[in-house]
Amino acid sequence: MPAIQVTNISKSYGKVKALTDVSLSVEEGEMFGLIGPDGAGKSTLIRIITTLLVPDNGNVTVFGLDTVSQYKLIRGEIGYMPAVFSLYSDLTVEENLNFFAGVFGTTVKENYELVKGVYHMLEPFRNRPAGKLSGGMKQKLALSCALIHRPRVLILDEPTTGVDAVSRKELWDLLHSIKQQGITVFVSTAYMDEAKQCDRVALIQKGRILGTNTPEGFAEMFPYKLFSIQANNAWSSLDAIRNLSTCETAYMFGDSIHFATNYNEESPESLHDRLMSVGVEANVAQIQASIEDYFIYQLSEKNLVK
Ligand SMILES: Nc1ncnc2c1ncn2[C@@H]1O[C@H](COP(=O)(O)OP(=O)(O)OP(=O)(O)O)[C@@H](O)[C@H]1O
Repeated sequence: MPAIQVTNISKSYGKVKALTDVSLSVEEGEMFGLIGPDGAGKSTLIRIITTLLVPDNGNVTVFGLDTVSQYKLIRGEIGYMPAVFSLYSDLTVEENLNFFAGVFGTTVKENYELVKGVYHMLEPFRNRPAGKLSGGMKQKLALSCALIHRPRVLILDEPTTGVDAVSRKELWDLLHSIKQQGITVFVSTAYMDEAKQCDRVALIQKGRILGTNTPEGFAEMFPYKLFSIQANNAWSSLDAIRNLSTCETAYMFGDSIHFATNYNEESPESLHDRLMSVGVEANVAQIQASIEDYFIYQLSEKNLVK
């Protein structure tokens, strides 16, 4: 039985179609990523899975339980960390944790082992009101509260948005250790580079799932031969590069340019010469596409960034 089964879900807010015919399946024990840009429909789908919103069409089950007719049973199985801070600001760290444990009929002591990894970083502040914590600490408290009833699946809505690089890494390390304890993790993000942290990923855009695959599987679906171009004046060279006859698409990738071509004969040498002919001096290497290259290809309006 899958941990989460989403079948043909649609949801509109008035005239805005937030989700159209969305289906996906999450296996028990996996780290599953829902990746897509702002407004793609990630929060709407998560609110439906967590029983907080009812879909217009389709159905969702969590461990075989229906999110509409069996929502009360599901809530005990799910740990949910919403995108916005949703704890009691006036309660202290300890009081918040005790409160959430109490709601689920358990105690902090009973499940301390599970939250220990996150909570020990918070312990020095346990008497501080949650509203007075730093952003990173608020998030760790929210994660502790989402875990305190030992859920079978942990669902996080964009936990790394606006979070600095160190805290992002810390959070992903925590999610991996939570997965190690047998808890299924479902996490949404707008950051494409986080896809590699997941066992499988669904790519969502404009309310539709464009595909579900492993990060490696997505990378293999990139349809072009790919080159990395290192030039001093990369940004200002981009237009000239895009106008080269063999260019299918070219885009900035970190501080280099990724150049994709349909021309099978293209080699680092031939591309280097082509660049020289338009006055661009650069180092060129052929590279393997990553999942980010595939996403950029898929998410660009007409499948071409050009
Ligand atoms: N309560 C609402 N009323 C009207 N439209 C809404 C509402 N909530 C979301 N939407 C719209 O539905 C679409 C999907 O929004 P959703 O919040 O699910 O996307 P998202 O991928 O989570 O993006 P973000 O990261 O910006 O929240 C967007 O066009 C959004 O403007």
